[in-house]
Amino acid sequence: MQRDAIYALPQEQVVDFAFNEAVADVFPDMIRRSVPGYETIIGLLGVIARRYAQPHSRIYDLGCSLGASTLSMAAQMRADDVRFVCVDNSTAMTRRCEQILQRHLPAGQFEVQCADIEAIPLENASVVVLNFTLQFLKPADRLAMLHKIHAGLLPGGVLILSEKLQFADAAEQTLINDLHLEFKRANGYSELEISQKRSALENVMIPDTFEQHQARLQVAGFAQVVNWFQGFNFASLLAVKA
Ligand SMILES: Nc1ncnc2c1ncn2[C@@H]1O[C@H](C[S@+](CC[C@H]([NH3+])C(=O)[O-])CC(=O)[O-])[C@@H](O)[C@H]1O
Ligand SMILES: O=C(O)C(=O)Cc1ccccc1
Repeated sequence: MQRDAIYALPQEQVVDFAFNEAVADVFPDMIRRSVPGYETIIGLLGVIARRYAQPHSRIYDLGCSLGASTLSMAAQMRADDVRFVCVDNSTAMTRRCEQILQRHLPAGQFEVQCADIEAIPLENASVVVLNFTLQFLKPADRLAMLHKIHAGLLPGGVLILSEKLQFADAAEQTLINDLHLEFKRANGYSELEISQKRSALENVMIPDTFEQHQARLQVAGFAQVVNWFQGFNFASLLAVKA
């Protein structure tokens, strides 16, 4: 695995974060060292998919990056005739994702699409995964995305939504954010790397509070919303369609 050193050297001007070739090359290392609980979430969302997958349905992995969620779900799948639809709008990610999935899954069991998840049709879905992807959509576009997912899900289908959280209470925000910074330091990131990446993400990744997610999922039509995992400010929600 290639080590993430993208923000290791001082940059005159830190440009907005993009999922380009350089990021794709180091992505597994970057996300593991940046997101507390990432590997646990990947493993457990496979268990959730195993529970909710319906035969002859589709499983969507939206913002799939290198396909980690799909690999976990496929390895634990029991339902017959399930097709994985993996979508990402970064060609650097989808080219690598296609190669990785080819090595692990039968050709007929998956497709990888390079597209904006806001533009693709969604149908016959039993499970939809948004693993740290919704936070990259413009806030004004997020409700429409959830409406589309709800409409494309079968009765009893689920959305697994993982996100970085923000906290309405200033003291809680400071405390939890400090713990996330400590996690990054513990994983070998320097103060320079941490601060340059924070600038790069500032206009690109805009987190919501748990309450905003819960309210929005309810407006989109989901009957039940449960926070099933949290590591500091990184959480995963399960939203069930009645
Ligand atoms: N509008 C969009 N349309 C399609 N893709 C998008 C869009 N916006 C962002 N992306 C894609 O969403 C992914 C977010 S990373 C997901 C990790 C993965 N789920 C994992 O479980 O390993 C999370 C992170 O890096 O924090 C990137 O690959 C973007 O190209
Ligand atoms: O690095 C961070 O601070 C994050 O919030 C998570 C992240 C992980 C990988 C790419 C972009 C953002």
